[in-house]
This record gives sequence, C-alpha cells and structure tokens, in this order.
Amino acid sequence: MSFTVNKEIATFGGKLLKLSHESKATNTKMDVNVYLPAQYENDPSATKIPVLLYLSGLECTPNNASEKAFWQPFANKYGFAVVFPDTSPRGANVEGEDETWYLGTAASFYVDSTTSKWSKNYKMYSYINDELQSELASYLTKLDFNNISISGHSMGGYGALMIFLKNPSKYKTVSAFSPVANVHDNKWSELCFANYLGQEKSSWDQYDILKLIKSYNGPTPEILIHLGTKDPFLNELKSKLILDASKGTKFEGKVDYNFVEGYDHSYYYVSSFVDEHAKHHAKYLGLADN
Ligand SMILES: N[C@@H](CCC(=O)N[C@@H](CS)C(=O)NCC(=O)O)C(=O)O
Repeated sequence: MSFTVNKEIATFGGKLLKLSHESKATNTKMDVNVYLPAQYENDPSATKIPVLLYLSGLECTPNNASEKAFWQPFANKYGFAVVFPDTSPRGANVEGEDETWYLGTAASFYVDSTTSKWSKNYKMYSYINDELQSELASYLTKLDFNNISISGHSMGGYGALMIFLKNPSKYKTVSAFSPVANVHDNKWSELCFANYLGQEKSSWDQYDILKLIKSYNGPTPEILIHLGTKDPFLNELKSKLILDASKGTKFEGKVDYNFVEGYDHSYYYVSSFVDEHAKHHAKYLGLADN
C-alpha cells in the first residue's frame, strides 16, 4: 500500500506533501500532510529525521494546521518533520456522520470504536498510533519513526496526551494546546464516546487522560500545555484538570501548564506558542540542549 502525492508545495525552504492513502484501519481513503524540513533534501547526511505528530481539533482537515500553525520555520531550525493526519475518516456513510460538527466527520476523538454502527471505520487510535506511522516509515525512509513525539490542539491536544499516556516509551514527549481534559464531562466527547464506545461509561475510562496519568508507568518527560484566558470553550476544555490530576503521580511537577492572558482558541493563538512547543519537542527528540 502506498501514497498518492496530491500536491507538493515549497514552503519555508522545506516541502509540504499533501498525500492520501487507503487505510485498512478505517476502510476509507485518508488524507495526510507531511512537512519535510529543509534538511530532508539539502543535507545528504540527514537520514534519520525525527518526527512530530500533530493532531488537529474538531472540524479540521490536515490543511488547517499546515496553513496556519507555522511549524515550518521551527521544524527547519531543529530538523524534524511534522505529520498532520486527518481528524477522522471521511465519507464512511455512517448515519449521523455529517449532522453535527462534533460527531462523525472531523470528530473522531482518536479512539477505536467498538459499536456496530461506527467500528468499521472509526478506528483512529489504531490508524494514528500504528498504521499511519508504519506506512509513512516505508514511504519516507529518511524519517525516523523510532524518534517521535506528539502534540495537538483541542480534541487533538486531548488525543496527543491520550496516545502518549497509553504508550509509555513510544513517544519522547507530548505537548498540547487547549486540550479537552475530562472526556466524562465535555459535551463533544460525551456525544462521541456514547456513539463510538457505547453508553456504558466505564468503557470510556481506557481513553480518560485523567485516569491514564494516574496509572502511567514509564519515562516522565515534561508535558507542555497552553490555554488562552479568552478561549470561548474554557468550560468545555477544563485543561487545568490535567495539572491537578498529575499531583501525587510520576508527573507531579512535570506538567508545565500556561494559562496565557488574552489568547483565544484560534490558530492566531496556537501559532503564537508553536515556537515554545517546537523547542520542547526538539529537546526530547535530541535536537536541542534545553
Ligand atoms: N464550530 C465551532 C468551532 C470549532 C473550532 O474552534 N474548531 C477548532 C478546533 S477545536 C479549529 O481548529 N477550527 C479550525 C480552524 O480554526 O482553522 C463553533 O461553532 O464554535
């Protein structure tokens, strides 16, 4: 199985590839964008380029962050690639998939569905954590998927933390912009989880980051989190609960939580802090000292 290159775009001295491929996990065609830093073509010795996975939020395609987060100059500065996956399968023809902006299309919450209605397609946890990485590793052989970290925004900030915490040692570190903290108390995740995992709420716990952080046993890099004081979704996100849940765990003192004055939920805000997040990832990917 390989990728179709839909577009190759020169940007910031590197190259953005807009790819698509057939996914076995979702049984659909999936789009994914990959930013190859300048080193990818210009430096023949760069054969093990670390990878940052960036998971977007509700309503996004791979293009939103590719166009508006401005990871590119920092990916070049440190020398990592950025993978921008899609936020759900598309066109799976599941009833209700396109009726609400926080269910179905662009609202996978990055879990593996177990319900008869959704489980044929909504397997985004397996897609992101396994299939996409192994497919890209054989397609873009200069990328080093053994040196990888993960970040995301909103639903994707939650997804990044959840995937990091469920896979100790796999990701070198994690960061999140405005993550959804409590999937049991958020109107978007509650609708999605009831659909994808069923009404029995104990089955949601395996994806509950406030629980996962307590049972986690593995390396404990710092976790970097930002949230804007003017975010219109503060009451849904409750990102500070992640800092609170870290108390008494291996992550106590390791959650760098920043409630930043005046910023909202948009990519004007995300892009304002991408430099700090890039530096954080570069440190744990072995690309910078501090
Ligand atoms: N549709 C929502 C907003 C959804 C939203 O803000 N989505 C965020 C992620 S949670 C996003 O990144 N949107 C796309 C963009 O800003 O490019 C509303 O009506 O308020």
